[in-house]
Amino acid sequence: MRVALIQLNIQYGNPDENYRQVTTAITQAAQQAVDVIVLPEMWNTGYALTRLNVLADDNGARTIKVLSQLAQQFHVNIVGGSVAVAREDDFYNEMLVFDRAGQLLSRYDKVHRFGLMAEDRYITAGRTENRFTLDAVPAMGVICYDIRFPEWLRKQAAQGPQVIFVSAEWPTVRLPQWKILLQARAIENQAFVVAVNRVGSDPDNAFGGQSLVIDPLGTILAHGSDHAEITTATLDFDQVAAVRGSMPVFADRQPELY
Ligand SMILES: NC(=O)CCC(=O)C(=O)O
Repeated sequence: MRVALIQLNIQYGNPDENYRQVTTAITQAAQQAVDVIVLPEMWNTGYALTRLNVLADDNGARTIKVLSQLAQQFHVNIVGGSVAVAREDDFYNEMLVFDRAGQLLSRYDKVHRFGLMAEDRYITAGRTENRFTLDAVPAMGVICYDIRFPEWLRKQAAQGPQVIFVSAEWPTVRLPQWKILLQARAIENQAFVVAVNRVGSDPDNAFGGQSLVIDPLGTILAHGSDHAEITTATLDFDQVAAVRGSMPVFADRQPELY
């Protein structure tokens, strides 16, 4: 599986510009013979949380239209990062996943809301898992702060996923922790981690990219810079089978004790 990680300089509170940027970036990534394109977190609005009443995508309709059409046009799977969505008088931080035919495979509302960026004051928490299949590969997706809750990822990874997609707006000041946490999630779940962070800044934070592709042993296969760019890498899932075969962590769990 060849993946493309799109680091965007998300324009704060400017959905029209961000949809334009995303369309251009996906078009560019699709020229690189990739199987899956991955976007960062809340790319339609940035963390302009006080203005979601006018900025959020109504039930995700605009995002579904744009990403479904691009997936179908370029015959590529799209893990659509996340977008601010308005739904039934609430706002959600929602990940949308599409297959090569443009079919919507999954909708995931971020479960763990990040208080340091006031997300818990404006966004309603999700309550459901996010597992899906891309090109016959079991996969899962989470959003940013979710990665600090290993039990949430483990609960889903124990059911089969061989790759964990992460979409983020992770500030530069905590990038050392970003790298360590993602390597730990890959090692403990014996899975690939494909994690996309944004670049640029908003009124409250600077975001230094450093998107990562990590193998099931915690080795970093690809590493983004601090600029808007597309990073690619190839995942060999035979490695997942080999690692899980030699050390059957999931079989050795004692869930009745914890
Ligand atoms: N957008 C986010 O969830 C940020 C999470 C973060 O920065 C962290 O340190 O955790």
